[in-house]
Amino acid sequence: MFKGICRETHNGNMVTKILKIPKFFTCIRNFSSENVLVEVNNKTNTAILRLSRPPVNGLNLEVLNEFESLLSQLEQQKVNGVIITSNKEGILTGGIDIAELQTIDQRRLKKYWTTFRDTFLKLYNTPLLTVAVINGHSPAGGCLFSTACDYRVMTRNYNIGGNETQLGLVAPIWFMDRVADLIGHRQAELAFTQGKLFSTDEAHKLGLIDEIVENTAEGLSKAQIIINSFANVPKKAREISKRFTRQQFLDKMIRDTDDDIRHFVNHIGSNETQKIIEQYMQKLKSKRF
Ligand SMILES: CCCCCCCCCCC/C=C/C(=O)SCCNC(=O)CCNC(=O)[C@H](O)C(C)(C)COP(=O)(O)OP(=O)(O)OC[C@H]1O[C@@H](n2cnc3c(N)ncnc32)[C@H](O)[C@@H]1OP(=O)(O)O
Repeated sequence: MFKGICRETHNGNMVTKILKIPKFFTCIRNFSSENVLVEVNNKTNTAILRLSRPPVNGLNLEVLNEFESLLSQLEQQKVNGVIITSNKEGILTGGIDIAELQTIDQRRLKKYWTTFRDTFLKLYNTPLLTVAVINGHSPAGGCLFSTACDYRVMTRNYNIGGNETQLGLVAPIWFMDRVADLIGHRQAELAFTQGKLFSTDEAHKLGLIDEIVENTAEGLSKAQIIINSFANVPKKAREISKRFTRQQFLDKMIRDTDDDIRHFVNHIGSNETQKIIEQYMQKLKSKRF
C-alpha cells in the first residue's frame, strides 16, 4: 500500500485526506508538504510541485524550507524531471512574503536571506531537469526562482520581472546577473533600474521565458514534452553540461555570500527601508497602485 495525501476544498475550507492506495494501481506518488503539493507520475517519473500557500504563495521561511527539502527528496528518487507551478491559476507567487522583511532583527533577517539563497541555489544547481510553468503573475522572488529552472513556459496576460526598484528596494546583484544571462546586460540594466514587470509577450520577446501557453493544462503538457525531449540524451553528459554552463554564476554567487548577506541585512534592517516596506504594505492592502 502507498499512503497518499489528497487536499480538497469543501465549503471554502481546505481538507486533507490520507488515502491508502494499492501499489499495483497507483500512477501517482504523492508526498505533499504544508505549502507545496507534490505528485510524481509513476509512468513518466515526472514530479509536479505546486506552490499552495494562500493568498499569493508568498515565499516565507517555511515555504522555502519545504521546497528545498522536497527537491532533495526528488533528487534521491531520481525523477526524470520536475515541473514547478502554482496551485492557484493567476499567481505563481507574489514573491517574498513581505512579512519576512518587516523586522530589524539582524539574526532573523540573516536566517531568512540565507535560506532564500540556499533554496535558489538548490534549484539552480540541481542535476534534475526543471521546467517552470508560470501560470500567473510572477513578480520579484517569483521571477528569480523561475530563472533558476532549465526552461520556462508562461500563460498569457500576466506579469513577470524584478519590480523591487519600484518599491524602493534593491534587488540582489545575483538576480540581476541571472536575468542578464537570459535577456542580455543592456535589457537587464533597463529592467532593474526601472523595476520593470514584463507582460508574457514582452518576456517572451526578450527571452526571459521560452514559450507562451494558453493555460495551465497546456503548460503542463508542454513541460512534459520538454522533459521527454531529453529522454535520449545521455543523463550524465546532460548533468555535467548543465553544471558547466552554470558554474561561473554559481562560483560568483558562492564567493560573494558574506557580502550579499551583509548587504541584505543592512539594507532591509535599516529604519529607512522599514518605512518604505511599511508604506508598500499599506498600498498593497488598500490596492492603491
Ligand atoms: C543596497 C544593496 C542591497 C543588496 C541586497 C538587498 C536584497 C533585497 C532583496 C529584496 C528582494 C525582494 C523581493 C521580493 O520578492 S519583494 C515582494 C515583491 N512582490 C510584490 O511586489 C508583489 C505584490 N503583490 C501583488 O502585486 C499582487 O498581490 C499579486 C499580483 C501577487 C496578486 O494580486 P491579487 O489582486 O490577486 O491579490 P491581492 O493584491 O489582493 O493580494 C492578496 C493578499 O495578499 C497580500 N500580498 C500580496 N503580495 C504579498 C507579498 N509579497 N507579501 C505579503 N503579502 C502579500 C495582499 O496584501 C493581500 O492581503 P489582504 O488580503 O490582507 O489585503
